[in-house]
Amino acid sequence: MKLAMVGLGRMGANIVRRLMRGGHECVVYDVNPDAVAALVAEGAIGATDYADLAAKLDGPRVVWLMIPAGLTGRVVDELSEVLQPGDILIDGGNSNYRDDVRRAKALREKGLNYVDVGTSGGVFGLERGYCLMVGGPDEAFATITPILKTIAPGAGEIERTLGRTGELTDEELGFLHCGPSGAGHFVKMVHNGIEYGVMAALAEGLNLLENADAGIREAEHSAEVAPLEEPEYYQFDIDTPKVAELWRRGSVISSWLLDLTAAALQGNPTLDGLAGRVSDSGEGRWTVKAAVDVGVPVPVLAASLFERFASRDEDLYANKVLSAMRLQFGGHKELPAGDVLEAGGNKAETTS
Ligand SMILES: NC(=O)c1ccc[n+]([C@@H]2O[C@H](COP(=O)([O-])OP(=O)(O)OC[C@H]3O[C@@H](n4cnc5c(N)ncnc54)[C@H](O)[C@@H]3O)[C@@H](O)[C@H]2O)c1
Ligand SMILES: O=C(O)[C@H](O)[C@@H](O)[C@H](O)[C@H](O)COP(=O)(O)O
Repeated sequence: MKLAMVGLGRMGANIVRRLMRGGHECVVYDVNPDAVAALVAEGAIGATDYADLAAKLDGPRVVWLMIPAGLTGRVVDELSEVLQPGDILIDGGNSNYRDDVRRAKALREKGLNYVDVGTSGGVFGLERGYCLMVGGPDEAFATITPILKTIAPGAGEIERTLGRTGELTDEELGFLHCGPSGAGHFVKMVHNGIEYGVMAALAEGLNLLENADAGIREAEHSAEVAPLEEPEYYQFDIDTPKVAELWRRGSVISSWLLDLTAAALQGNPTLDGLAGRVSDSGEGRWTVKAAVDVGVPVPVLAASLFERFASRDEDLYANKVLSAMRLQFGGHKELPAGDVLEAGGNKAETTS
């Protein structure tokens, strides 16, 4: 098939490469001309603007957006000016499913088909393939199925689920028509909410391992911190990177996220250069909001989202209020500034 890709960053460029490897013809556009030139050198057809891009496609045109979600609305509006009724606009970025519902309706009035494709796989997708969660009209899904098949991982070496027989289904190949407009990004949103929870669980567990030597460091305890009651049970100087590697092999919690964690710890066992201020780009917030809207409990996902906020000191004022209250009712002191509890340690100054 011939299609266009708008946005040739970490995701878009590799999706184009995977498509070209699969025999598809790609017209490419990015506001950064160097990104366009790099893919033209690899066989793509470069476009200089949206009108040029539309002119280089045959109808019904298929255009895939892989740009930061905050820019999608403007780009969809601009592209809709150069597309024709029957054309298909795909948003593969991490957009809020609510925007899809609204955009699909507005584009339908112009005769344009809008398809939301939640795309998972990150920078490894070129080789591993991308997991694709699709929302939109049936006919548009059918038209773009050949490109979804190429971008998706395929059956690969994953063992077939017990009880599944016959021809391989779409979901077994790594893509799924989840429902009407918005359904694809809704599924991707929940996927990312789960991603936060799994990541937080691994991070918390590894942190506990890092602190299993608290009994050895007991002498460093501050008078302001409750003493360790049974230091003899916390005498383990565990090699956390080795445990992460170990758990990849046959353990119940083996997973791709654990593989990536082990790789990170192998390359940088002390995690130098990371401040521990964890960003979020919105998916976790939308997941919690949707759960509140429909009255479904997601305590683990919510806690992992709030942990990210706390990691960026968004809890600082609350913690100051806590210290102020302790000082008020008991004259209790807090740990002196700059003498924080460090990973793998309970370092603290003695206060009077
Ligand atoms: N990086 C990931 O692991 C990942 C995974 C899944 C989904 N996503 C989503 O995919 C989208 C793209 O992510 P990315 O990591 O490739 O981002 P990126 O920042 O690496 O690339 C974005 C590209 O879009 C281009 N761009 C910006 N405005 C443009 C415009 N108006 N017209 C054309 N090009 C424009 C930029 O120049 C850049 O090359 C985002 O919505 C992101 O949330 C990212
Ligand atoms: O499935 C994926 O490939 C990832 O989830 C991907 O979409 C991206 O890396 C996250 O959106 C980062 O999200 P945060 O910035 O919110 O952690």
